[in-house]
Amino acid sequence: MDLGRRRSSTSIGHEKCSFHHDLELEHSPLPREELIPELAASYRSVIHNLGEDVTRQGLLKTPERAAKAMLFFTKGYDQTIQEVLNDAIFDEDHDDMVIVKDIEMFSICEHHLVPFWGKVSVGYLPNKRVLGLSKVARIVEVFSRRLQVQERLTKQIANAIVEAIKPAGVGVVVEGTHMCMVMRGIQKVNSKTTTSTMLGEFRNDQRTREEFLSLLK
Ligand SMILES: Nc1nc2c(ncn2[C@@H]2O[C@H](COP(=O)(O)OP(=O)(O)OP(=O)(O)O)[C@@H](O)[C@H]2O)c(=O)[nH]1
Ligand SMILES: [Zn+2]
Repeated sequence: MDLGRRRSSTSIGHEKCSFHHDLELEHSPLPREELIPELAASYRSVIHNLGEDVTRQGLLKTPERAAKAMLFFTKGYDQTIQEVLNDAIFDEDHDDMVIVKDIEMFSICEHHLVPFWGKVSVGYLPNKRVLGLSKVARIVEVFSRRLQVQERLTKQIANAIVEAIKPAGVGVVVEGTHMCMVMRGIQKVNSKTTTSTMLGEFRNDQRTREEFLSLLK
């Protein structure tokens, strides 16, 4: 079975990250809190360039607050899958589908630096090994807390599960609302974007895929 072949409901012609890169994103050379002063200076400049008075009382601490907030929104850069899994991979003779659904997700659109959020559902067919259940949500956190596009986020989650437990198949469905489409631009308040990645039996076997999708309803 070729888990490397991917089926995705949206076509992506410009995938830049190799799987290895997905799991081993280079860390910033400094501990993240040491980035606060420079990030705060950048935010001070942004506020100033918006025509605001950076010395007025309400804005005095804003650059530093914004820097800390952005570091939180992107804390996934500081984590690796190996760390968050913490060896919570268990030998288990269970070969029926495992689904963790409606995992909340908050991310930052890499095109506009505004949030997108929604929910992630993950299913897999174990192959002698299962993941600690919370670890599925932790994998979602690692990849969503970065500058992202929804399609890449979806693939990275699926690939990480393949790498971790080599299951017979994985399906990931992400439903997202993008503030760049709500609060600006086309301003479509109710639009939602659904992306999916199906690997292994979820890709090759229609009944497996249908079972997964029907259990998500
Ligand atoms: N495929 C994909 N596109 C995204 C995502 N987030 C934002 N975008 C899109 O990125 C595109 C950027 O298009 P540009 O024309 O360069 O930027 P823009 O002028 O701000 O585009 P508009 O949003 O149409 O006003 C827009 O179509 C966004 O909707 C995402 O997660 N996936
Ligand atoms: Zn955007």
